[in-house]
Amino acid sequence: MTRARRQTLRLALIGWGAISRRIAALLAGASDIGIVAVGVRNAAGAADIPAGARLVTDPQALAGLDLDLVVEAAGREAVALWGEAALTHAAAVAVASTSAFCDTALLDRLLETAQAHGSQLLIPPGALAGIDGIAAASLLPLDAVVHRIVKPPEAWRGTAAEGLVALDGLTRPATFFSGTAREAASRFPQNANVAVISALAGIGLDRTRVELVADPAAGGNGHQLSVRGAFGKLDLAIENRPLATNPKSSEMTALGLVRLIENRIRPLVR
Ligand SMILES: NC(=O)C1=CN([C@@H]2O[C@H](COP(=O)(O)OP(=O)(O)OC[C@H]3O[C@@H](n4cnc5c(N)ncnc54)[C@H](OP(=O)(O)O)[C@@H]3O)[C@@H](O)[C@H]2O)C=CC1
Ligand SMILES: O=C([O-])CC(=O)C(=O)O
Repeated sequence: MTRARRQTLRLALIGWGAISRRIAALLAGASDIGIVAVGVRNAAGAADIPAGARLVTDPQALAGLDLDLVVEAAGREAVALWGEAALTHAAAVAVASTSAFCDTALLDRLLETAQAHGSQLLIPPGALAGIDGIAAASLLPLDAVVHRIVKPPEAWRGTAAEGLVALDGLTRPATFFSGTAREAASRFPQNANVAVISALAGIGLDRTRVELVADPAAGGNGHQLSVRGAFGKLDLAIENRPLATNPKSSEMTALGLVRLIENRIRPLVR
C-alpha cells in the first residue's frame, strides 16, 4: 500500500509582521510549501503578501481553503480571535503568541475544538532550543525549571519593564522581575511567550520560575534554562539575534517555525 502524502503543504499565516514576513522570505524557494492565505486585521498594511496568497480578515474565511497548517504570529488577542476557526478548518495550528495560554479556559476551548475536528494544536519551540529535551525529561518527575530571559534595554521598551527599572542609563544587568511563568507571560506578552513554552514542556505555568533581565551588554535576546529532575540535569543558554524589524522578537522564532512547517511535509523529519 502506498500512503498518500501531499505534494504541497497548504499553509496560512495569521499576522503579517516581523515573524510572518521572515517565514515567507525563508520559504520563498520551497516548491513543496504554498502560502495560500494570510490573515490580518488591517488589510492596508498587507499589500506585499506572497503572490497567490489570499488576504483574509475574517477567521471564517479559512473555511474551504483545504489547509494543512495555520501558523499564528500576530499577537495574544489574535489567538482567541483566530484559534477556533483555524483548528476547525486546518489539520494543525502552530501558535507563536503562546502567552495567550496563560488563559487556561482559552487553551481548554482550543483543545476541545482540536479534539472535535481531529486537528492538532502545536506549540513551536519559539526562541528556544532544547524544548524536546525538557518535554522528554518531564515524563519522569521534574524538581525545578528556571528560565532566565536576558535582553538589551531596547527590547524591553514599551513594556511593563519601564515601570520596574530605569532602562535608560543602565550600566549593569538589572533583574527587574522574578516570578512564575504565568505571571511573566501575562505581564510581558511581547517578550515572554517563551516562558509558556518552557512551562508547558516541563512542570507547568505555576511551578516554572522566570527571571527577566535588562542587560546593556547583552549581545542579543538570551535564554538560560536550568532543569533538574529524575532524568538528570539540563542547562542550556542561547543568545539570539533579534529580527531586524522587531527587536523584541528573535530570528530563532522564525527559524523554528520554518523547521516545524518543513517537517509537516518533508519525508525526513529532523
Ligand atoms: N514564542 C516565541 O518564542 C515568540 C513569540 N513571539 C510572538 O509572536 C507574535 C508575532 O511577533 P512579531 O511578528 O515579531 O510581531 P509584529 O508586531 O512584528 O507583527 C504582528 C503582526 O500581527 C498583526 N496582528 C495583530 N493582531 C492581529 C489580528 N487580530 N489578526 C491578524 N493580524 C494581527 C499586526 O498587524 P497590525 O498591528 O498592523 O494590525 C502585525 O502586523 C507576537 O505575539 C510575539 O510576541 C515573538 C517572539 C518569540
Ligand atoms: O524572541 C525572544 O527572545 C522571545 C520573545 O520575544 C518572546 O518570548 O515573546
